[in-house]
Amino acid sequence: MAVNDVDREQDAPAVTVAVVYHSVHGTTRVLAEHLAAGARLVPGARVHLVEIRAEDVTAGRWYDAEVMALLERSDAIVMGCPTLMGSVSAVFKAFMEAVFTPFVTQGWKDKLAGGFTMSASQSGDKLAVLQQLAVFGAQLGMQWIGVGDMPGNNWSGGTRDDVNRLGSWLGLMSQSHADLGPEQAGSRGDLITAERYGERIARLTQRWVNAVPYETSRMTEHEARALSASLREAGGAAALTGA
Ligand SMILES: Cc1cc2nc3c(=O)[nH]c(=O)nc-3n(C[C@H](O)[C@H](O)[C@H](O)COP(=O)(O)O)c2cc1C
Repeated sequence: MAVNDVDREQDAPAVTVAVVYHSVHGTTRVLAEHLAAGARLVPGARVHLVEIRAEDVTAGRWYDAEVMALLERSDAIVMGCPTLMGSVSAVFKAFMEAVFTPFVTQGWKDKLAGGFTMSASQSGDKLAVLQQLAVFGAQLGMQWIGVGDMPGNNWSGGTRDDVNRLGSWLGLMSQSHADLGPEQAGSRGDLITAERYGERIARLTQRWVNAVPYETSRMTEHEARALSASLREAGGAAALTGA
């Protein structure tokens, strides 16, 4: 295993990671689920998948006391929504505006943060959404974690199955064809990247909260291509090592 010593990890203390997302048609939900699955690979990580629902928005204001209490006790909060009109979705923005109380109390200061977004176009202005999420985290005094994987699909042999095939580092980007449902969400490469990002965030949370040793996993471009090729063969979370 490229990151940390497995035996030492058996006694890993608990950390809480919340994956908070909004999804209209279900594709972003699939991304959130894979991110959570990656985080769950880390010993001691308690991972919560939290949906921000349109029905909890009244007159433009989102409110759910239970969700806010869960986020208050989370060590890391990973946020995601679809890119709609080049922006975070309206429902997720309503959630962001409801985080005003933690803003004024600095209640989320020094929690770890990350972000992800789904859209139909290859670009689709997804970067604007990740920037919105990162600025939101910064306003709350959170510590932002980027993707940390080499770009996939940058060369002639590249495919949609490659890790980080859209080449995004600020946060996770995924793309779903607009005529397909959640069962075809993203690409295999996007889902593997989501798992790797979730694992990376949970490991860094362990290091941040409990000083659990963390060995940075580094890859040359050549190694990254080999990883993508091997994942094409083996696939999925079982093939994860070293987020
Ligand atoms: C109102 C609306 C606006 C959209 N705007 C964008 C956009 O700016 N860029 C893009 O690439 N896709 C855009 N899309 C496509 C969605 O991002 C895409 O269908 C995504 O998979 C939806 O996520 P969900 O299944 O989690 O709801 C838009 C879709 C809708 C309905």
